[in-house]
Amino acid sequence: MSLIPTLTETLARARADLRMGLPVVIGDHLAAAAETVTPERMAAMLALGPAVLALTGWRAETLKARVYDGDIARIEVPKDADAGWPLALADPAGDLMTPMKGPFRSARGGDVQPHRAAIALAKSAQLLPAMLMVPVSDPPEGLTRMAPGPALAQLAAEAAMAPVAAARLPLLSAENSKLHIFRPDDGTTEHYAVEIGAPARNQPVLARLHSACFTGDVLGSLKCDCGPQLHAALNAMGQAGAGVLLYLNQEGRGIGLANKMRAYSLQNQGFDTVEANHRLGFDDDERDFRIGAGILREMGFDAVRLMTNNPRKVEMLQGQGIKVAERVPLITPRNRHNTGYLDVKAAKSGHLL
Ligand SMILES: Nc1nc2c(ncn2[C@@H]2O[C@H](COP(=O)(O)OP(=O)(O)OP(=O)(O)O)[C@@H](O)[C@H]2O)c(=O)[nH]1
Ligand SMILES: [Zn+2]
Repeated sequence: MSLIPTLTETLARARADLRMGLPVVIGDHLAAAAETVTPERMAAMLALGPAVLALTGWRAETLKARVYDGDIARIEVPKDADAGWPLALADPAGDLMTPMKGPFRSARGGDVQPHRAAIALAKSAQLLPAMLMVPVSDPPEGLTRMAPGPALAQLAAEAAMAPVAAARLPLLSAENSKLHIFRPDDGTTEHYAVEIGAPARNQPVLARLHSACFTGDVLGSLKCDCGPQLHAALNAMGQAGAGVLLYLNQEGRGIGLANKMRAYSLQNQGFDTVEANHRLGFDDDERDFRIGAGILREMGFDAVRLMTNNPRKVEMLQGQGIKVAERVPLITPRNRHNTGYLDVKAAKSGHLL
């Protein structure tokens, strides 16, 4: 077997590079994350030629900048832009304080594949989707390199889930429980499965696909319904004597905890949960719903009684070949902090609440 990194391994390195503030080479462009690039690196990049800031259509719309390529906008970086410029465009924190950041000039024509791949990479690194990019003919040695088309295809591919370890873990809700750890083969974060009792593999298992919510699950935040849903699901499985709860590390509907806190700041300014994601440049829901199906398959389950209020989870599982024999509603009490959030989930995201 060759010792040269595969594209998957290269992408895992690239995520780490971007988080550290190091540019990567995507086709014939240098690309650095607006959120992490240092003033020195930015100056070195601008010295190479005309730079653009690649943004998503959502973020560009908030900034009132022209979008010529559907999902991607390229804003020309002024020659005298200082180090704060990319972050000010990327991060909506200051939007209300300094609403008029423009006018902006958007680049038009040419190939946007490198920009699209750069944005996909930023999202997979859970950074703000905003990338400083400059064409480069002879990139410096030592930078991580990839071709945009294959990188995009690989970032969109489904990761295989390998079981790593499992052990008995008695729970308050169910003494006879086991925790399984699954590791994706693309270098992204691990996910967990709580197996309660010994559910039969030849009939639909009571199941929950729970996306991580540090604030709700661990801290008991009143802003969402996650913590109560987690415990209600475990209790129901404990009472039934069997079930499987997947704890998927897709914090903040896939945008990561730092971005979720940015979204919460926007919500404090009056935007709802969906608007906040858009103003940050994200889609409403950035989760890869294939992960849960992959883990269920790996555990030998092909049919579930799914505890959820989210019809997309049902559709996704069925699309991935897992039969949803029944949707089991998981309604938890409202409070004055989460009632608006739940209304928005029902109105905009189709949740059955
Ligand atoms: N971006 C963002 N994420 C949030 C917000 N509030 C909660 N979340 C995240 O939303 C996700 C909720 O996950 P789930 O409860 O599994 O899924 P769901 O789509 O609500 O569907 P159900 O199965 O009905 O609960 C978690 O990843 C939370 O961290 C928010 O305001 N913004
Ligand atoms: Zn939550």
